[in-house]
Formats: sequence, structure tokens, C-alpha cells
Amino acid sequence: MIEVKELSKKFGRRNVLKGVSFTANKGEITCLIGINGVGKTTILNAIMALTPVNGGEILIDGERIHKGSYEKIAFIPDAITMLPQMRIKDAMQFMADFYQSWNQKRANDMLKFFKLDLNDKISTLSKGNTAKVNMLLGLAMDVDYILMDEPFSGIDIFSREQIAEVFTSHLVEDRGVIITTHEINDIEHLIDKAVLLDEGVVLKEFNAEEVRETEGKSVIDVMREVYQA
Ligand SMILES: Nc1ncnc2c1ncn2[C@@H]1O[C@H](COP(=O)(O)OP(=O)(O)OP(=O)(O)O)[C@@H](O)[C@H]1O
Repeated sequence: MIEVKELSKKFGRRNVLKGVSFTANKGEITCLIGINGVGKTTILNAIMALTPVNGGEILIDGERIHKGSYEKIAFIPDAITMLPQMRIKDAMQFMADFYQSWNQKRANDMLKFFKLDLNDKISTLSKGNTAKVNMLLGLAMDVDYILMDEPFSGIDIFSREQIAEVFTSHLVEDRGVIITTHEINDIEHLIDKAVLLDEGVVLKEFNAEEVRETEGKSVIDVMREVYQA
């Protein structure tokens, strides 16, 4: 489990995170939801220790996060970090050379799943295919937790559907996934837990399945109630 406890972060004098707490379980998809600028990326960056925080703590499987914890987590940023002149196979080779947790078989499965060509250059890919390569590079790692920043942002409906399908496949099974998004239509039905954020605080954290079953409400219904209250 990833436990985020009372996380606070300031940029200059601005309090971007004001005591954010939530948990994300293994084998579940947890979605951090909130409008642009609410602090979603900052939370992922804090978990990855890419930004210093002003307070709070993060536990992974009960342990305070430390250098070794990062063997358990892969981070998929909202834009691909590979050089545009690389071919897909070069990017995969780079990951294989750099990360012990790289799993070539899983990468090959994803190539097939997304119908990508190893020889294509990243600079020539459509936005949708670039997003798919970005996702492949993270999901191919043998890690317990995957953080994804806005995986659906700015890509066409068909690519979004294909990417959403990944979440119901064996490629994410048994792993803990944290996704950030400001619009959840594509993955509403896939989410196990939703964390609704606003102005640096968690307004509500809930189990989506439970709310569907006990209250007959979708995540979007709850969002309407919470954000329009
Ligand atoms: N390095 C930085 N220096 C100053 N302010 C920053 C920095 N990074 C982020 N911010 C500010 O912190 C706030 C939260 O940013 P963050 O990127 O976490 O939001 P977000 O919810 O992920 O938004 P988006 O959906 O647009 O990605 C924003 O107002 C942003 O301008």
C-alpha cells in the first residue's frame, strides 16, 4: 500500500498542498481527480522524491519511503522523456540498460497490444502513439506500483479507448496504480478508488465499487455532489 499522510507543499508563499492524505492499495486503481493546478502532479512528484515537501510523510508497504523503495515504483510522466530521434526499439533498449526491473516480455506484449512498430521514430509518432510508447516504457517494468500523470490528456478518442483497455488487461493486474486526471469519462468504470482534490486538500476519498453498489452512484455522480456543494 502507498500511504500519503498530511503532505504539505509550498511554492514560494503559495500553499499548493495543505495536508493531503490518502491511500492506494496494491491490485487497485486509485484516481486522483481535480481541476488543472490543484496539485495532482505535485503529489506524484512528492511520492517520487522529485520535489522536496514541507511536511508529511509517505509510506510504501508500511515503510517510510527511501532510496530502495523506488525499485517498487514506476512513474509515467504526462509527456515522453525519450529523445525524439530515438526509435521505439532504442527507447526500449535504453530502459533495459538502465533499469533492472525492465521486463522485455511484458514490453513485447505491450508492443503487440498497442500495435506499435519497433522501428518507428518517436518524432514521427502521432500523439496517441507517443502516449502509448510512454505508457509501455513504464508498464513494462516489474514493479508493484505505477504512477501515471494524466495518461489520457490531449489524445484522440480511439487511443484513449485503447489505453483504457490496458487497465483491464493482465498488464496491470495485481499492481497498485495511481492515475491523475481532470476528466475521468474514459476510466470511470475502471477506478477502484477516487480521491477528489480541491485547493490543496482532499475533499473526499471513496471506494468507487462500494458507492456503485450501496448508493447506486457513479464516480461522476459523487463528483457532482462534492464539487457543486
Ligand atoms: N516548480 C514550480 N514552481 C512554482 N509553482 C509551481 C511549480 N510546480 C507547480 N506549481 C504550481 O503548483 C500548482 C499545482 O501544480 P500541479 O502541476 O501539481 O497541478 P496539477 O493538478 O497536476 O495540474 P494539471 O492538471 O494542470 O497538471 C499550480 O498552481 C502550479 O502552477
